[in-house]
Amino acid sequence: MTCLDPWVLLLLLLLPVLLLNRTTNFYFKICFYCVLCVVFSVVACVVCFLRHGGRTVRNMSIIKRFVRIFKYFYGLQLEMKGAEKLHEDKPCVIISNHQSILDMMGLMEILPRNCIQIAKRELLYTGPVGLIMYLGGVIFINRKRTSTAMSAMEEVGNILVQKNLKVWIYPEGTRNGSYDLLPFKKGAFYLAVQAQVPIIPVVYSSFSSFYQPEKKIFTSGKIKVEVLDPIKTEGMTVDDIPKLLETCHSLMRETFFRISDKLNEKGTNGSTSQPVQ
Ligand SMILES: CCCCCCCC/C=C\CCCCCCCC(=O)SCCNC(=O)CCNC(=O)[C@H](O)C(C)(C)COP(=O)(O)OP(=O)(O)OC[C@H]1O[C@@H](n2cnc3c(N)ncnc32)[C@H](O)[C@@H]1OP(=O)(O)O
Ligand SMILES: CCCCCCCC/C=C\CCCCCCCC(=O)OC[C@@H](O)COP(=O)(O)O
Repeated sequence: MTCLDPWVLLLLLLLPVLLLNRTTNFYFKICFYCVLCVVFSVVACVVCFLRHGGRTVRNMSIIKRFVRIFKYFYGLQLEMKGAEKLHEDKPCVIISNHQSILDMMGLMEILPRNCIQIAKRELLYTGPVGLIMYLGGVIFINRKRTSTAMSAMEEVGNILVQKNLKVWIYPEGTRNGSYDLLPFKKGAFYLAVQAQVPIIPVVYSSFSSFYQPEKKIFTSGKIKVEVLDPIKTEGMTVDDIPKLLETCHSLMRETFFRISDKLNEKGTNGSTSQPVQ
């Protein structure tokens, strides 16, 4: 043990220097985020097992309590608007923009009760993080096999109304840190029309005012979250899906530009998405 002491001392001396340097500070914060996810997942897994004995959406209330602590480590403020629209005790499909792994903080801040999420299958294999997602009732889809992904989502559609569930989907289908929304995938809209439940769009402002991975910037900051009005799908058929998708996309895009930090307004002229400069 004693032979390690000079190294520990050196690390302690270097720590302030590492934290003051923008690049090392960035990597430190990202690594720390992963460490938090893993450590909290281990603890949360134990709590979930003891409380509910296995996989259930009710475990999300436990997971939420843990993830909600993260923002204090990062000096992040979340400003909510219209959150009450999510808490109506009715099934619905919630769609939101997906910028980064940091989204988990924003998700857990506003996640209503009885709300399952759709995630890519690869996340199941991230050790304790995968296990906590599994225990929380997350539905994993294989994006490489559209037909199996579609049938997994169809099953969700079958139980949504019956079990009075909500489902949270990132319709961009992948993380997108550019200053625009990607075109939407269609699964969420098929699901809402199939189950004849409303779609509630949720928009998170651009993280680029405090988080720019390309420039290794990660400071404290504010995330604005706006929950838009529910969009009814009653009476709609598969033929109405393209228009429904377009309506949701343009509403969310308008909101994204309105609530995002104007200082970083790149690519807002209606053209294709551009990376944050
Ligand atoms: C305690 C501490 C803990 C710390 C740790 C935190 C733990 C937190 C715990 C828990 C939080 C969990 C949160 C997880 C978050 C994860 C985020 C992600 O993983 S995002 C990636 C996955 N999400 C998606 O991909 C979106 C859903 N995707 C879709 O809906 C797609 O539409 C999909 C996969 C079904 C198909 O995708 P396609 O890439 O093939 O593209 P398309 O254009 O949508 O569809 C192709 C064709 O199929 C038809 N189609 C699609 N869906 C259909 C359907 N249901 N029925 C019939 N046709 C359908 C379409 O009409 C289209 O056909 P035509 O080209 O128009 O002819
Ligand atoms: C035994 C294996 C151990 C592996 C340990 C890995 C530890 C991982 C630790 C922390 C990761 C925190 C992940 C939090 C959840 C993030 C959800 C997320 O944002 O997933 C990305 C997904 O939306 C889209 O993925 P792509 O942009 O398409 O790619």
